[in-house]
Amino acid sequence: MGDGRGGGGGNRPAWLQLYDLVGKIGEGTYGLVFLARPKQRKGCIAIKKFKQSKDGDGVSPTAIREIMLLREINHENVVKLVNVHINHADMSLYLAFDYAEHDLYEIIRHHREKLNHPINQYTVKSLLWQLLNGLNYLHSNWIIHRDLKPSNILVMGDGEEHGVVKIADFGLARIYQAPLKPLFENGVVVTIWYRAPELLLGAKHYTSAVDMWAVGCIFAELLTLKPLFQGVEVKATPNPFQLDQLDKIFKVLGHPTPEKWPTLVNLPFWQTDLQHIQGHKYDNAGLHSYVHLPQKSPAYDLLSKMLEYDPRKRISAAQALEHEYFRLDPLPGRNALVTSQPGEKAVNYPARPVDTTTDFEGTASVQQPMSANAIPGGVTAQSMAGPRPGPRQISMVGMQRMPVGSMAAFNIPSQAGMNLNPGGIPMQRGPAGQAHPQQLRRKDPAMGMQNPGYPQQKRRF
Ligand SMILES: Nc1ncnc2c1ncn2[C@@H]1O[C@H](COP(=O)(O)OP(=O)(O)OP(=O)(O)O)[C@@H](O)[C@H]1O
Repeated sequence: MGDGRGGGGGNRPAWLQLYDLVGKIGEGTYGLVFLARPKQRKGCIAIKKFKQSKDGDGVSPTAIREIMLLREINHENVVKLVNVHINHADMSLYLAFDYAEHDLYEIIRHHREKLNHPINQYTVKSLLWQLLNGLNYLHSNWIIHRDLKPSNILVMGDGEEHGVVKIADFGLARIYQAPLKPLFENGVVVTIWYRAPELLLGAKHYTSAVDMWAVGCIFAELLTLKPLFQGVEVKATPNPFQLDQLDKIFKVLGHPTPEKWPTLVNLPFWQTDLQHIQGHKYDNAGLHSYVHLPQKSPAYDLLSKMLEYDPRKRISAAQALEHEYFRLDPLPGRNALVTSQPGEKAVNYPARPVDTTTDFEGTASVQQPMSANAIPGGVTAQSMAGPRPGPRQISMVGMQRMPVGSMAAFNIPSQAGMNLNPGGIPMQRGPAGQAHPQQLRRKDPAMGMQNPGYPQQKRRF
């Protein structure tokens, strides 16, 4: 097998020929994300191309082991890994996931910037319930997400699964880094706005409670359309002290105390930064005033339990699913994007912007970038998407919104490669709820509740 550079289509690795590449849909910590259409089945997939690991040693056995574990994950509210490919030429790794048209980042942004209108209660509740349902499954299988944020919570577009939430990006930190590496040494974990206080204070060990803090932040953002704790990140490694983020949290929730959070005194930054952290006392400004919820409402009760300082007292996903909030009208449903009130107009969320100028290498331009004027409606993806929070901003100039069905296949540059699933056959996955092999590694007695199913109505108001 040649390296295929400059060669014709015959030199392409078999796996590339399984897809028609539509374009780039995003870029994250781990690499680029592409939209593609498998030639042999209906629907679209998102292909995540991983950057070379820092030490340049290609795909490690550890990464392969982690991928094998991800293949077993099977739950309606967790995005499916459908294929895995490795390029021999540069040892880059490509993971193919089911494609979701929307994500919470875009849904929230659409309401804030375009509709200027809150997300309806039914949609908020359904999105939150499904997020918790997927998270409960992951936690029950000993997987902590560690990077939950609105752009990682996907929502399916038109089709049989319309409005179904899918958690994406779980387990990727463990593919990219050695498993069980202390979080402290791992520079790629949890975007700062959703980061739990124990991590901000330097905890070296994390539990599934870090994900529940992030869910609390996302719940508040769904209600108000604004990130709850928008700290300014200090960039440095390893794990810099994020004073501004803590400051934002303390201003809303008040100052944590060792009485309410006994293990606080053991956290490194609580000990070392006496002046800022222990010396400065914040008044409790009141979470309810930020999220505009009555203090006695079930929604406020659930939110404050998710934003509990002490991770050992923080509500778990399994407990949250049982909360009264989900038993009251409007009950959560499977299609979060339908209306719940007669006469209410369903929101038409925009399709994901696609940069059709980027090939699988993520560098070469396979066609002239389109100017804003050349794009129907004259809108660039930049103006549609806006900058995303977090470590990087995506340059999407020239991206356009166009129906997937109208896009032509790209002339993907040849790459020598191999396929972990050479026939492109959808992978076998274990049944939902089945014990994950990682369960053998660690035990967490708080976890393990079964998926409770959609809640039954308790009472109507
Ligand atoms: N399966 C998928 N279907 C559709 N879009 C996806 C899928 N997976 C990821 N995306 C989108 O691709 C974009 C980039 O995703 P990615 O996970 O690489 O980065 P991120 O979550 O934005 O940031 P980071 O990786 O730094 O945490 C996001 O907009 C995300 O919503």
